[in-house]
Amino acid sequence: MAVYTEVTDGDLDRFLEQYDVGRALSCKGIAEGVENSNFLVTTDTGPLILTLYEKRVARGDLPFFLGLMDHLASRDIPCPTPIRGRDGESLRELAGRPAALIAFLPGMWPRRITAHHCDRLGTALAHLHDAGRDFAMTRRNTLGLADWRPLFAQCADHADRVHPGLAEELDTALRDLEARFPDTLPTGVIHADLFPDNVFFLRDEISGLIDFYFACTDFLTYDLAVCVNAWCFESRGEFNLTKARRLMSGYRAARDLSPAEMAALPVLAQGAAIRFLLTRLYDWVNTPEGALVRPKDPLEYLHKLRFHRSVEDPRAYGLE
Ligand SMILES: Nc1ncnc2c1ncn2[C@@H]1O[C@H](COP(=O)(O)OP(=O)(O)OP(=O)(O)O)[C@@H](O)[C@H]1O
Ligand SMILES: N[C@@H](CCO)C(=O)O
Repeated sequence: MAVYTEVTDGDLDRFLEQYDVGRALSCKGIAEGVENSNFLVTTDTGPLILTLYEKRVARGDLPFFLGLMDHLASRDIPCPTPIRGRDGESLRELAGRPAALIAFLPGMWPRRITAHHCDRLGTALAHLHDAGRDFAMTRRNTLGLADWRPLFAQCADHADRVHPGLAEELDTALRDLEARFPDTLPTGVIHADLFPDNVFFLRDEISGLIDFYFACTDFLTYDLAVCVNAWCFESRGEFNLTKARRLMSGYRAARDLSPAEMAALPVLAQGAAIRFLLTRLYDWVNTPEGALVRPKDPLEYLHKLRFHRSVEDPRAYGLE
C-alpha cells in the first residue's frame, strides 16, 4: 500500500472545505502504487482521489502534470481531471505535502493481460501523443538517459547484494546505451509510465489512463518501449510476440512509425528496462521504514533488459 503520509480526519475536513465537493464520509488509503500517497475519499457527492505528492515528484513540476491532465481531458483522452477549489486552484498543501483532489475514473486495470488489451493500449497511446501536440508546456524527462548513470551511482554499492554481478552488468548495459541511444527522433508529450495498473478498462474498452506524474517531453517511441516492457512479457518472464505485435499495430492504426523510430525500438526498450530496473533498485534499498508500500522487484527488469540486449532487429517486436 502506498501511503507515506497519513492524513488526520481534521486535516481532511479542513482541506475539503475549500472545495464544493461536500463532506467526507470515508477516506481509505489505496493499496496500490509505489510513488505517491493515494486515498479514496467518498463524499456526499461521490468518490474522489486524494493524492499527496511524494519523493519523486518535484513541486515545480505539478503545474505541468495537472495542466496536462486538463489539456488531455479537453481533447477527449479519458484521463482524470484535477478538481479546482472555490479559489480556482487545484494544487494546495495537506499534511505538509503538495496535494490535489482528482476526479475518480470508473474501470479496473487488467490483471490478466490479453493481446486485445495491448491493441487498445496501442491506439490509446497514439491518441495521447496526438492530443499532446498542442500542449504548450514542456518538461524534461528527469528519468532519461542523462539521469540513469547518477541514479545507478546512488545504489551501485548495494546492487550485488540484490543479485551477484548486477553492478557490473548494469555498468556495461549503461555504457552501451550511452554510446547507442538515439538523439533525434520525433518528440512530444509522453506518459512515460503507462503500466497496466495505470490503464483502466470497462468491459473491453479503455475507460481511463491515470498517473501522469512521470509525463514529460521525450521521444514518442520511448513511450511504446515502456509499454513493450510493461505489457508484453508473461509472469514467468517470457516475451510475448503476439502482444507486442498487437501493441504496435494498435499504435500504428492511429499514428504510423517512421523507419528511424522502428529501428530505434530495441535500444529504446533497453533504455526503458534500465529506467525501471534502476528506480526499483533504488527503492529496494531505500524504502523508508514504516511506509505502507511494497517495493517492486528490480530483477524482473534485469530479465527484460537481457532480452532487449539480445535483440537487434525491430521485427523481434512485431514491426515489419
Ligand atoms: N483517478 C482515479 N480514479 C480511480 N482510481 C484511481 C485514480 N487515480 C488513482 N487511482 C487508484 O489508485 C491506485 C494508485 O494510483 P497511482 O497509479 O496514481 O499511484 P502511484 O503511487 O503514482 O503508482 P505507480 O506505482 O503506478 O507510479 C491506482 O491503481 C487506482 O487503483
Ligand atoms: N511503474 C513503475 C513504478 C513507477 O515508477 C514500476 O513498475 O516500477
